[in-house]
Amino acid sequence: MTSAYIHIPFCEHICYYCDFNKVFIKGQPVDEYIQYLLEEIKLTLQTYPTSQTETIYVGGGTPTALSAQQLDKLLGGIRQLLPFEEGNEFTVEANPGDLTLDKLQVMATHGVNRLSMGVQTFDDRLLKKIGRKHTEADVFETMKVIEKSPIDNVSIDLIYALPGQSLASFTDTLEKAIGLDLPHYSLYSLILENKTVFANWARQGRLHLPGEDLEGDMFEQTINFMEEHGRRQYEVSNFSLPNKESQHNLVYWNNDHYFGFGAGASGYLGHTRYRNHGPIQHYLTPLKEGKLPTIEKESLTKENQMEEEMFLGLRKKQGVSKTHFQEKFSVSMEQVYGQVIKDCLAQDLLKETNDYLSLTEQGLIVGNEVFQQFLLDKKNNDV
Ligand SMILES: C[S@@+](CC[C@H](N)C(=O)[O-])C[C@H]1O[C@@H](n2cnc3c(N)ncnc32)[C@H](O)[C@@H]1O
Ligand SMILES: C[S@@+](CC[C@H](N)C(=O)[O-])C[C@H]1O[C@@H](n2cnc3c(N)ncnc32)[C@H](O)[C@@H]1O
Ligand code: SF4
Repeated sequence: MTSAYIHIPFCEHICYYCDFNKVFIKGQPVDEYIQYLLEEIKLTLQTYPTSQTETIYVGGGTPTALSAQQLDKLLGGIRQLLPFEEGNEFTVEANPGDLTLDKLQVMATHGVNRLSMGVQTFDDRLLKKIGRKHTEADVFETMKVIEKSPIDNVSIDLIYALPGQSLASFTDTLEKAIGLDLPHYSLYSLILENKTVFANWARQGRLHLPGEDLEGDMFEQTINFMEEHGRRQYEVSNFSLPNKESQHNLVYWNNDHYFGFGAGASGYLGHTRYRNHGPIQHYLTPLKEGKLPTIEKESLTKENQMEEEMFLGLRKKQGVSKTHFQEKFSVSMEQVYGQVIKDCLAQDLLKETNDYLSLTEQGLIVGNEVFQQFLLDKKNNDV
């Protein structure tokens, strides 16, 4: 089974920290984009037919920057083209402030049953500083509108370690977030990305980020706070009530297959990872000639696939199943990674529980260092 990610690269404003594929919406060929996005889906399905789409995720950019009419065309088209069982997870990303009841109704009509909202922080001063256009009050207003709609599976994204953010300000954000009593929360630490306003400020010495210690404290506080409030950490940055884990994101961490539709979207089909052209015109041109807008294709070797199974799977609290590994690759995890696992167990970075290998609390904190050890050096491994 295959999932589908669909990218809408338009935003009402550009945040100072964001490096995702997006452009300011004004003057952009939005209707044409929707038309050719649906063409891309049609063309792709001719080559890679699928009998069922496990999950659908419409992200961005800002999908809710589209009008209700444009959303109707997009979501209606998606449902017409992709075989999808009503009730499976169908997420749309939303920005507080531009989610109206008519847009929500359009979404619900087409089977959307989950919203992921970018709140980032509840501190108005910080919101302004990071280039957001909404306020704390807008978040509560938007929540009231959502309550009037049939969609009740809502998640919010928060970012911590923001410039000038104190632990007290972050605690206040956590309390306000949990006050909304949502089934799912994503908490990301700020990543300083190249080519953003923040990167520019950093070069000029004008960006004052919390140090590593404070960032570590915020991560630890997040985990404790969320667990105390019944939101289990099921992945490094994600917390949910039981059975409310994001099924779409689990597809990524389980190293399963997905289509990537839209400008800059990536997909994983068969043994191939691919990515589409990012700039809108580069994406549209091949489609206008009846061709797919793929820019990059990488065929993964068995070693690559095993590495990814480990990097991605270890992000999950549950970890990676040894039986599944053996079934998928016809070789045991011990045969491939015996020494690395032994070393990490001895350093208390990994633990074994029945069939699963997972990060310990300490391993979670230094996650990337652990993941790197699972890179296969062909000279030393004979698989
Ligand atoms: C690409 S945005 C799309 C959703 C929507 N446009 C929004 O802003 O809410 C998805 C999420 O990525 C996270 N994000 C974006 N840039 C980030 C960065 N530099 N560091 C950490 N998280 C980031 C934010 O939490 C954001 O909500
Ligand atoms: C940072 S995550 C936020 C997920 C959210 N917290 C949730 O629980 O649903 C989502 C962002 O990652 C990016 N993204 C996800 N899947 C993608 C794909 N297949 N291709 C390109 N970008 C993708 C998009 O920019 C999207 O806005
Ligand atoms: S964070 Fe969201 S709204 Fe802000 S620029 Fe990125 S995609 Fe657009």
